[in-house]
Amino acid sequence: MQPTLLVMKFGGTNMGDSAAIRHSASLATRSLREGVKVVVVVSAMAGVTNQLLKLADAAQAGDIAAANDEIAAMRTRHFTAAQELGAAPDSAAVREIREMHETLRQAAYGVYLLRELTPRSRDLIVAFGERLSAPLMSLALEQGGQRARHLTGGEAGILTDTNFGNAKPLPGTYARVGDRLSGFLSAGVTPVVSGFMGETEKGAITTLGRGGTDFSATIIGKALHADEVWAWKDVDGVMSADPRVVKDARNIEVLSYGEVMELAYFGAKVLHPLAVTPLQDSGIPLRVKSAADPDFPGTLVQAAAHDESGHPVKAVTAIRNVSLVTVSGAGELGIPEVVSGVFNAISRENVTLLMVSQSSSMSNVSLAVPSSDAERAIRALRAGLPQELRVEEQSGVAVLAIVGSGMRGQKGVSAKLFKALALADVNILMISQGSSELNISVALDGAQVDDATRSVHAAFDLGGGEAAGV
Ligand SMILES: Nc1ncnc2c1ncn2[C@@H]1O[C@H](COP(=O)(O)OP(=O)(O)O)[C@@H](O)[C@H]1O
Ligand SMILES: N[C@@H](CC(=O)OP(=O)(O)O)C(=O)O
Repeated sequence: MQPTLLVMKFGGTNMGDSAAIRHSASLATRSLREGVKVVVVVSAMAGVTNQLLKLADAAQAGDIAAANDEIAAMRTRHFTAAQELGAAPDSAAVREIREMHETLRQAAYGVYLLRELTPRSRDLIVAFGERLSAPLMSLALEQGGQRARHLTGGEAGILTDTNFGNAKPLPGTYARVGDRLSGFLSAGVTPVVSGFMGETEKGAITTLGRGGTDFSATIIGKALHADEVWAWKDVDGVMSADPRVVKDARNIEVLSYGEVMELAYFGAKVLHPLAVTPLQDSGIPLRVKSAADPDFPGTLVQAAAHDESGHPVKAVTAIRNVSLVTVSGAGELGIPEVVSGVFNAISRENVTLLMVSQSSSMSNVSLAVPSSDAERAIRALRAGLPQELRVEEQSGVAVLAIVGSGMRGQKGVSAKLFKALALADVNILMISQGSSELNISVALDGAQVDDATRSVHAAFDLGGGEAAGV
């Protein structure tokens, strides 16, 4: 059945330069020409988010020259793209891009003067990537004969909490986005929304976490009761492993919302971990599609885990740069008290907890956390737990996970995983399986993670061909 309304998200690679933007606009235009209404959601040009984070750090460290160099390089890129997309030097689009760069320069200068970079000011700076790419997409759509209007996430109605850097939409968002965007759609104007961001009730810009443009698109999809949300990518779809690591990784045709969340949580960079959450109650499907091969069906993410693949395990993923933080000596104090102290400390600090395990002798509790969170976690644990407990870190760890709803109730899956890891000469540091049986995760030496991924991928026959069964 022909859809009537689609939300289309274009990531950094698909916004990388004028040619990529023009191609992305043509993908939206294809549907518009068929009479489908489209809301376009864009990421920053590839690499720009990292540049913005870098320049914010440089300004805080007192190196304003380095920050300004970074801004100058970005400015050239945005102006070149605008010009190549047909914008005259005195056009409104070029003026707007110039003004945004000026505001960015002032924001960086403020950070430099204060030598202070708060999560709030970091969000203001980092959101310029998406704000600057939206006018470029509008230009490309207009060049293709469409009417378009670009908006920031806040202007589009995305209202969030004040958790800068990792903000979540407030319940009022959905009605607000509906109100703000439906007028454009009924007037035949395609809204182009800057992804990755929202704003607080007071109007301060927030960001939704790395990769958050996927999340923006699904928030908008839910708000407008879209038929589907399409996330255009530089890969065929969600694959059985990161194709950069496993050469014969293959596209997965159908995944449930739950499976995709596990995959994203355990490191598959292809989607934001919360991206499907707005779609879950409405049942709106998400399609991950290849911009290079638009007729390829890609991956359909939907409610029912209708699965004819015969693969109990659908994918293997990995998170790098993990630390194991171990609290020992718990046996003498009683494990429930220690565990509650550990969780309280961790939750106060908003640390991402990847795995938890408790030794059977009850003498220690181990946590796997991103290494970037480890120092904060350790500080909070030392402050919040009795002094006789030891808190130690082991860095350079990775977490590998296998994911698939078909492993529920299946015997032999973990045996096969452990055999594959042994074949790759991997020593397992920690093991966990949730009761939902959607995944099994193991912590291992980070240096071995690529070999381990390839070995596990081969053992479960994920690279095409028939399922081996377990
Ligand atoms: N299981 C996976 N399936 C597909 N891509 C994956 C997977 N794991 C990691 N990736 C990586 O994610 C990248 C796509 O995500 P990303 O670059 O964030 O998309 P975009 O910016 O286009 O939205 C791919 O280039 C791929 O290397
Ligand atoms: N630009 C942001 C948000 C985003 O979603 O990007 P991408 O779609 O390129 O993953 C980031 O790099 O995190």
